[in-house]
Amino acid sequence: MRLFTPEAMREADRKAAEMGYPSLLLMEWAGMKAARVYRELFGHRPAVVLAGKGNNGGDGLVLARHLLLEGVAVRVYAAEGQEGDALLARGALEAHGLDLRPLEEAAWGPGEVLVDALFGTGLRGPLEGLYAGLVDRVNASGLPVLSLDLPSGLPFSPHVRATATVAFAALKTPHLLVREACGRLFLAEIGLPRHLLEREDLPEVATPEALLPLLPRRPLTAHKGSVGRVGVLGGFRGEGLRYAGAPVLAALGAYRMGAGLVHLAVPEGTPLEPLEAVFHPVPGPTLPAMRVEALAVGMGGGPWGREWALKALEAQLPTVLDADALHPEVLEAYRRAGVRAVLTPHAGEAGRLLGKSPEEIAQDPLASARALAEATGQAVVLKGNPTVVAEGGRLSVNPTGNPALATGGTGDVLAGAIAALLAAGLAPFEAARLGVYLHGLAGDLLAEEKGVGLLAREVAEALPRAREALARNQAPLSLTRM
Ligand SMILES: NC(=O)C1=CN([C@@H]2O[C@H](COP(=O)(O)OP(=O)(O)OC[C@H]3O[C@@H](n4cnc5c(N)ncnc54)[C@H](O)[C@@H]3O)[C@@H](O)[C@H]2O)[C@H](O)CC1
Ligand SMILES: [K+]
Repeated sequence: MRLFTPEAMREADRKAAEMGYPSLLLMEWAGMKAARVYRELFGHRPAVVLAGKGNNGGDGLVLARHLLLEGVAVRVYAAEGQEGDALLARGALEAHGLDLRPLEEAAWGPGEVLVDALFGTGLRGPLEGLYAGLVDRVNASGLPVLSLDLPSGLPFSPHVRATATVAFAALKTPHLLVREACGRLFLAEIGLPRHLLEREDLPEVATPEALLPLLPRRPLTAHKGSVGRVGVLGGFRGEGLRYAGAPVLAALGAYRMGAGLVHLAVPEGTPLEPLEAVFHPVPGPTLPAMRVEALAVGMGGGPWGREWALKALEAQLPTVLDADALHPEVLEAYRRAGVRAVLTPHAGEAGRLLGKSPEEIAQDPLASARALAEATGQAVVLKGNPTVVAEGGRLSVNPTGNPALATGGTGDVLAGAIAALLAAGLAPFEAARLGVYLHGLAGDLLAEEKGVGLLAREVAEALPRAREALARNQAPLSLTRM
């Protein structure tokens, strides 16, 4: 599934019209599907529809007509000046005897549900005046809000903060980049010819359907040497500092993702954990002899991180470079040696590598991940909300994960988990996408149970459950299709 920009979506609508598909049909389906979501979420609660003058408003007028026919009390406040399909939708609604009131008079009360059909993909800049005021009032109302296509105002501020959003035809960038504004996400098919949605030039959304086939299968004859062995090089002692936990968490991430064996190279004197690992206590950043298929390097490595990554190069194995291994000299050396790596920076680390501030990186995570992948020739996992995976011309946006994952050590678990998938034979881009998805899903399953206050090791422990949920096709979709 592709992630559309608002422009790409409008282009698809236009092409459908050129091919003879009546745009009024799209609007009818959009409004009808949105009415279905409304009824599913809110039953017969009275609706207050706020309709702009464009086609997003038109969708709202269609929804109002369907709700009316289903016996839901509806009040509509609409902007003046509809044209084209939206004008037809207005006429169809008025034919049912409903009087539209001016948007300036918009008012609501307890027990009502607001339908936000002010603006969709046609918004050109931040809302001001009447509309900005209306959005503020909607957000302050305390009432449930159903946004049609996009919470109005996105991608700018102010914007509506919706309880639920029905996206039409495809997800658009703001749905994943400003996910918290959308509430529960629904994706409604509105009849657009399928081929118009197959745009290989657009970023992918990491959906369960796309990831399921990547999940390594375990044959009955499997043994610990056949399902992928991982070497973890990390930790650091010195200047009174110890980072003993990071490599342990990476080892747990690798085991819980299904690694057969994890070798752990750590500074002499660090506690030997987890018990299941094979230990290589080392006096300094060296590459001990170990039979593994992939490496994870840099977790808690401090000043050892860079050297450790350079030593690891000798193994010529696919390698996850995390945290302290993310150094320009390291990346240049890997590129020259032609060794495939997955880089797992957060915005701060990516910013250091690209000469930008963390804020600039987070502003456009898609472009940032792509730029780092291009500059290094490697697969990049840019961690954040959302996490973006990039390699070559490919981009994938991850829909799982939640703020409960923002806690020390979850990144180490992720690095180990991705290394396990590399060791199982997945290509870097696929290992990164699947690892990020399952790690986020593990966090979602845990957050549902426990809320905030997770420990990174619990995220590792939940990885098998996330894997099972995906394998059984029960990954709770953060997205409901209509
Ligand atoms: N995806 C589909 O196939 C379909 C989508 N539909 C819906 O149509 C909207 C897009 O409609 P469009 O008319 O292009 O734009 P909007 O309704 O979002 O708004 C346009 C309206 O707003 C004015 N405007 C633009 N910027 C501003 C601003 N900053 N302040 C004030 N006013 C502004 C502009 O001049 C226009 O008048 C899409 O999201 C779907 O909901 C179809 O109904 C079905 C097919
Ligand atoms: K809207």
